[in-house]
Amino acid sequence: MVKVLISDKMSPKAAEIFRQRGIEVDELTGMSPEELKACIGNYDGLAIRSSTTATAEIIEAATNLKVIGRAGIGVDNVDIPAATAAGICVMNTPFGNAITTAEHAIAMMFSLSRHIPAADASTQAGKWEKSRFMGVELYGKTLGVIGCGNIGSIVADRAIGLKMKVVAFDPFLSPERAADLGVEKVELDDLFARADYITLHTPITDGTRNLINATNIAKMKDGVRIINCARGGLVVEEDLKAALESGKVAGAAVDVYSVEPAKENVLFSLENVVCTPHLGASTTEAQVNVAIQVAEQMADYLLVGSVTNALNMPSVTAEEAPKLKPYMELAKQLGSFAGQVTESGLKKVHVEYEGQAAGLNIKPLTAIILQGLLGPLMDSVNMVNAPIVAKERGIDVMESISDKADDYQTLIRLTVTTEQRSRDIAGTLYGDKRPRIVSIKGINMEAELGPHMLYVTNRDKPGFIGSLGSLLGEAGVNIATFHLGRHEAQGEAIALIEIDSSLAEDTLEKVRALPHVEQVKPLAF
Ligand SMILES: NC(=O)C1=CN([C@@H]2O[C@H](COP(=O)(O)OP(=O)(O)OC[C@H]3O[C@@H](n4cnc5c(N)ncnc54)[C@H](O)[C@@H]3O)[C@@H](O)[C@H]2O)C=CC1
Ligand SMILES: O=C(O)CCC(=O)C(=O)O
Repeated sequence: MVKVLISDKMSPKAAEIFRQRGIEVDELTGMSPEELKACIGNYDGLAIRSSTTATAEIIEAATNLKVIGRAGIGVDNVDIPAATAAGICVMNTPFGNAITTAEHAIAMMFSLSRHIPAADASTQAGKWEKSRFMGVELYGKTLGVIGCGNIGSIVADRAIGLKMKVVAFDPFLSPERAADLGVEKVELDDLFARADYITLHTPITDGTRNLINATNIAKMKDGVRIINCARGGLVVEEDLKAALESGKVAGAAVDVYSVEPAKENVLFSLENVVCTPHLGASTTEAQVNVAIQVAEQMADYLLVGSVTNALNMPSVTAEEAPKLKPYMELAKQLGSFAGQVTESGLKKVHVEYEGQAAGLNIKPLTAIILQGLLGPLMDSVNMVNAPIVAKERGIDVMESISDKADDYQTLIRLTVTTEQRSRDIAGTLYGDKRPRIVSIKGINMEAELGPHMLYVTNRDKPGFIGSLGSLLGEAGVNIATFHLGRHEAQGEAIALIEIDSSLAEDTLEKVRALPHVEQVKPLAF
């Protein structure tokens, strides 16, 4: 039975959905990394929020794991290269908590402007300090949004509703999108020079880490206010502290920290700082959204093979999955066939999708061809890591599509170029949706592949079929199907034979010794 571990606090909806889909669930929150490492080998799926860190060490111990689902957006707590190398699909829920997080950023901006947290504490302490908490209006102020994706654009929309002027820096924001949003797209230094408030909404990457540092703070307006509801690592906290103390920065609202959980932090206890404990996504609505989404996505992947919101593999919708299924089988067979007969270094792989196959989502098909192709050459290769493995090995992968498939309604042709030669193999599906190999090295045939196959190339000479049949019969090997093809009479020929059991090495040697035989390969599918 498929088993999933939920290792962070999550809406009960997630476990409910897993169980409804027939998946066994354990909810073990608050585990130490050692405890997680000890049990992760039992699970096919791991559902997390931000408390669990899926390190390379945990992933190495996750010998059965197929998917890590992040109920949220940021995946900086998952070692994606390690997961990819291990063939584990990593998915997130990119929209479920975006509104909630944007609302938190707006709430933080109000809190800063009107000193709400400090005024609340003072008032409840009976101090009535009306003059201490003089605020500033948001109306007419300029908000600088750094990172104008899902959350940043919702923040911009809400800020425009508050009659703020919004300028945005985001290298991937198109002028058309900026115009639609009603924001002015600017360069970063321009944003620093003009913004009264700066709000951060980028992921943490090499390009964004430590973005708010002493040098950049110096470029900002005196009295600027900074809101960070994205990731702690975007800010050099010591530099921000110094700027808050000098008055250069009038206030900061911080939801996320360089180290979490932030039991202590240099920004704590400063008068003009508002802090929350990574609450950006913490609303009932958002948590239900992300829990439902992550459980549905993970269950679909584990049970149906559909892929939604994956960060390290191509998407396959639930509607596409059943349509793709027989093609996946065909693609895997083609890749595996080519992989098993390839004896020298792979250089180039060209996959041509013809006829109906050209209309499909071909990315997962190419990925599974690569899995089949590389599988016989290396361990632990699957659809997730095969494209990366191919790239790392310098294998040039090309795809092409064509509406026409000559004699077939649908066809996939795989051409593999090695250091020594090019070889192609093509297959189709008929009405029964069972994969058929229809051509090998340009030689037409029609073969279904079984678990044990024998691939023989030979010169087309009289008596060959009889002597091969007798030899196999004498060895007690039953022939299930026998397919033949040749270029021309007496020319190069291929025999593809399905046998009921694998061949012993000495029988193989005898087949190789038959007259006119050029190559003999036992193949397993
Ligand atoms: N506090 C919290 O609880 C939450 C925090 N987050 C954080 O918010 C971040 C943003 O989330 P979304 O808006 O959904 O992501 P998104 O991917 O939709 O948007 C991020 C934007 O940042 C832009 N970007 C990338 N590099 C940049 C750079 N160097 N400078 C400027 N812009 C850059 C991208 O082009 C993209 O438009 C997440 O990565 C996550 O870390 C998300 C949800 C909750
Ligand atoms: O799950 C949470 O509370 C944090 C959400 C978050 O940071 C994210 O979705 O990136």
